[in-house]
Amino acid sequence: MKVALIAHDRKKDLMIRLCTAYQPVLEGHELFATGTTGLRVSEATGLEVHRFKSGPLGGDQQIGAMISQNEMDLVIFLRDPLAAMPHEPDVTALIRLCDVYEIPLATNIGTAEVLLRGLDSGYLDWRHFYNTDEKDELTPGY
Ligand SMILES: O=C(CO)COP(=O)(O)O
Repeated sequence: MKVALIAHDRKKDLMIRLCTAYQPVLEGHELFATGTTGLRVSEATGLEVHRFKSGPLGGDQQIGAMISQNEMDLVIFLRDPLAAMPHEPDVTALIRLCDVYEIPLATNIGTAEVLLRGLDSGYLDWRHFYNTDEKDELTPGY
């Protein structure tokens, strides 16, 4: 499965703790991240992470593009609800695309743990249904 990891600045330490705790689960999957989050996670855990641009420079949009191409299966986005972001429209757009394409999305640590445990237990295996050659003809949810 392809898993996106994104954390706003005040949530990055939490993301590292999450990735450290769930490293055995994450190791079995393809990891993607916005620039700084990916750097912090890979430095702290040694996990291999494909890094996009930093969020404010378009990283959220790059991950959104993957979602729209049916190339992302799970998004963990530890967003900061108490800080204004210059790229708030990108944040909103990414969350919206998860809903458009019905991609499991965690925006806080509580949900993130549930989803990672679910991933480990095979609860997201239904995603394989969408990962077919006919994916371009599928418009999930509509
Ligand atoms: O701003 C972000 C998501 O909106 C995260 O970007 P970084 O991981 O580059 O800090």
